[in-house]
Amino acid sequence: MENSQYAAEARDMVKRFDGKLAVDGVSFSVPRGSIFGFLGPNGAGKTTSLRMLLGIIDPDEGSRTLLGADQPLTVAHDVGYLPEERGLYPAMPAKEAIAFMGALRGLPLKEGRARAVDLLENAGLGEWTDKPIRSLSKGMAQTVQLLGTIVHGPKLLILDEPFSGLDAINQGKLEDMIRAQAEKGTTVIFSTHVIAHAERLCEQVAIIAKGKIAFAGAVAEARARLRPIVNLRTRADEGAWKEALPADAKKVGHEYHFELPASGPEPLLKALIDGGAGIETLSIERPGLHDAFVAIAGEAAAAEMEEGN
Ligand SMILES: Nc1ncnc2c1ncn2[C@@H]1O[C@H](COP(=O)(O)OP(=O)(O)OP(=O)(O)O)[C@@H](O)[C@H]1O
Repeated sequence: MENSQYAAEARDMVKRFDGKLAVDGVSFSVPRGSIFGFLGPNGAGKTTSLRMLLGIIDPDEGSRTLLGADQPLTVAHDVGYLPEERGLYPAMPAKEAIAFMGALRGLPLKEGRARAVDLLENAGLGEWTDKPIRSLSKGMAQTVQLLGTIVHGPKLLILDEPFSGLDAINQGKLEDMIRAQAEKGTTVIFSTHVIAHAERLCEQVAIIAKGKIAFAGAVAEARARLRPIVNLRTRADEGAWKEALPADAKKVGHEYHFELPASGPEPLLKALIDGGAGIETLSIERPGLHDAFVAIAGEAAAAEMEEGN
């Protein structure tokens, strides 16, 4: 099964804690080589789903495959995992911490140390190679932990809320690192409650809310569920052109906002011109992932997503 086209597949996974449903029939497929975003507010069931994929816990019902294997732990050497709870041994030098994490995934320590030196150098942390973790800033320590998840050259990288706790500069560096991994052919799954990260990085997403998948598939497909939005400002106040606007068009100041009618932009433009609207400004915007998220998971889940980083 090693040649499965999916790096990870979840089928109807269910998990209860003390009788309470945490994950309620979750299914999604992660194509090999993709960057896959797992989006949802806090408590939605992201961590529990990722732990089940990894084989840290078993689903009560349903199944999963990781790199084609039914028993995820049998492919642990090909997987890298950044848990939500971060932590390294404070007294360990940065290089040793990375080599140690690699060793846990089967990489000989000597090779791990050599790779760690290069990885730290490339991450701009060359001077910290032999410094103990406790002397690093929180952001640097998190970078070291990330390097420890890739040092053994995994085929699949699973990162649980990797952007949390990083400042904007380090978030940008992490995005670059994720892209670099994907370019090498590594599949990357990351969870987030910040839509913008997924929007910039992913072609594929799963949206989870209250333990259920609200959407799984291509970002483009999520967006395509929404019509483009028209923003229109006219010189004329009244006229035959107004008949071309949908009944639910919103007027804010001198501007109208409405969904592009199903007939598309041409009939609308023609009606505006023939009807003497006097177009002052006009834009037609494709909805972003955020709008799609609101439409799919609801306002309440979207509002929770915006909190914190
Ligand atoms: N070991 C556990 N024992 C009891 N309840 C748990 C356990 N792990 C998770 N839960 C509960 O399951 C639900 C889903 O939690 P989970 O951590 O998977 O969500 P999440 O989307 O990753 O959110 P967060 O980012 O806040 O961790 C929550 O209600 C949580 O309290």
